[in-house]
Amino acid sequence: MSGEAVLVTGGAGYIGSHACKVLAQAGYVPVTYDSLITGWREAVRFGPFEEGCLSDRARLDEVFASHKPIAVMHFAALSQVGEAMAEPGKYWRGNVCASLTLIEATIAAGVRDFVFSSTCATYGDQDGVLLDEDCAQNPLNAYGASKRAIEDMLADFAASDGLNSVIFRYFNVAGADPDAEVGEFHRPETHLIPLILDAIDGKRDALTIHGSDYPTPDGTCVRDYVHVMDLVEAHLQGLNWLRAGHGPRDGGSERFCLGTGKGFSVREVVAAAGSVTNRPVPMQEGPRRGGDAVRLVSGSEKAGRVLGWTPARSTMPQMIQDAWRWHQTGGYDA
Ligand SMILES: NC(=O)c1ccc[n+]([C@@H]2O[C@H](COP(=O)([O-])OP(=O)(O)OC[C@H]3O[C@@H](n4cnc5c(N)ncnc54)[C@H](O)[C@@H]3O)[C@@H](O)[C@H]2O)c1
Ligand SMILES: O=c1ccn([C@@H]2O[C@H](COP(=O)(O)OP(=O)(O)O[C@H]3O[C@H](CO)[C@H](O)[C@H](O)[C@H]3O)[C@@H](O)[C@H]2O)c(=O)[nH]1
Repeated sequence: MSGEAVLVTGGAGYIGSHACKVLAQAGYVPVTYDSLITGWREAVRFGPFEEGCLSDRARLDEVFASHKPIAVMHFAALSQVGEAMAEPGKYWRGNVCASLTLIEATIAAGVRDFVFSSTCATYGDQDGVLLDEDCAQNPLNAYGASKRAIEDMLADFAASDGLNSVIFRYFNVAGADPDAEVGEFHRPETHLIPLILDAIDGKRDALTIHGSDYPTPDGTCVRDYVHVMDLVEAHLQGLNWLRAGHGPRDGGSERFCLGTGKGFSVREVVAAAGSVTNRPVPMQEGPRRGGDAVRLVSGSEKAGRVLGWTPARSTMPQMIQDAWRWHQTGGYDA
């Protein structure tokens, strides 16, 4: 492998593994740094693997010294809303304190370009507005709060140490690599589309709809879904934009929302999955899940305008089709 190295934290997870694939296709060497707390060794297929935790500064220093990455893509995080409601300390320690250690190690290694996974969960409920980079951030749970805190941290280190960052606030990520080499595989799974697919093929009894009395047209929550391949393409464009000197230089952070601007209710996603797979979806209605916002939909054109990003694969049937193809491989413990 002869390209320039990019340190990919969380490269053994869902989104990070897809990012490694596009980085490798673009000629970079994606070096996965991951503790495997929620990730999979088998997902690391496109570059070297370095096992380690973000909070282990000595291990990070060793990995920076041996691979000499030109940039960091930081995906590693805990990201379950329910768990964050029950155990907020885990999120402040595992996301905020651990990211501080990573950022300090990055700066000490002389690396200045940093791409960060943030989330629309930083916005909280905003009463039906389409969300963009200028909207206020009022997270409803410790997961969203931890991501907002890391965004603030990046701005502080931009001012003090000249760190240049691109912050992507993702809406709901879905789908899988169309070649099904990697895909979404969480244990336990909490995300809607893989849970629907589990219900369709009998891996669970039924999908439970978390709340059907929300103030939306059909009573269920609305989300904006973006294909994981489109999402990681934006990361590559963001990295190249930073490296070409078009982004912040000598310290700054630029934020981008990554969504399509189209909202789907839980019932609409269930119906689309039934029609793409041509199978019935066993389901039942249950109570609301704590920490859920009613509606999260992007109203931003900035990633398209500034980075030239076009979410070409992000239609609901395509996302479900690609997720279904991956699902049928059985995932990493098949
Ligand atoms: N999936 C979504 O819809 C979504 C939406 C918005 C933002 N995000 C963000 O995208 C990123 C990736 O999410 P994902 O769905 O791929 O999650 P994931 O759980 O599949 O991947 C996270 C990876 O990070 C690793 N990790 C976690 N803590 C670590 C630590 N302290 N040290 C080293 N490795 C650690 C895990 O082992 C795992 O491989 C996260 O930052 C998440 O908050 C995800
Ligand atoms: O069994 C389920 C699972 C989910 N849902 C509903 O489906 C929608 C989507 O839920 P997900 O758990 O798939 O995703 P979230 O909207 O909770 O996503 C949140 O967590 C993600 C990371 O896990 C991202 O960070 C994202 O930005 C953040 O809003 C929500 O209304 C949820 O209540 C159900 O009805 N039943």
